[in-house]
Amino acid sequence: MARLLGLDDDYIMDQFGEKADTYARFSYYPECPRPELVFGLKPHSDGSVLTVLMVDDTIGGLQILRDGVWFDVPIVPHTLLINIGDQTEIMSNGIFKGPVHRVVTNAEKERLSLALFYSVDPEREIEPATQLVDEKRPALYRKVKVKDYIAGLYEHVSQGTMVIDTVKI
Ligand SMILES: O=C(O)CCC(=O)C(=O)O
Ligand SMILES: [Fe+2]
Repeated sequence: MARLLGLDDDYIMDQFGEKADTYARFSYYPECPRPELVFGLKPHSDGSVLTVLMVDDTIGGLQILRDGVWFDVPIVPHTLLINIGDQTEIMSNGIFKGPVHRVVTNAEKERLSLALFYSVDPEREIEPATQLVDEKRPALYRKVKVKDYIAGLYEHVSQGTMVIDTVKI
């Protein structure tokens, strides 16, 4: 990914720091008698650098927002889904986007997923890589401490707002 951005190969790895964090979230979505009224997981982008997602291979539900339209993410058995998170969006100055996604519920079937979130050391600050900022493309995000960014995540998801918007310039 760093190479695609024209950065040193180790640029993103170096940002993680000595105390990079990994969180695992197991999600269980029970059958829901009124799927049209209840989300399994509200629309959000991940606050991570990257997320590795193992989704249930018997039942869909994950959807991704593109140009204002929600698309079903196809189930591909025995694969891991890699999602870009907001920390990469910030460091890449918006060249990589953390896609907005959600999980819809299902009336007949329960669903399981496991997400592993890889994050920069929470005590470190992140900002757009200086090599990706110039007059033509000014910094689109301000510098932010990772711990502060992550602290805002749940509140924003529950309010239906996007935490990434709070660091946009
Ligand atoms: O359950 C899923 O497929 C997605 C989970 C997810 O987006 C998350 O935990 O952030
Ligand atoms: Fe997510």
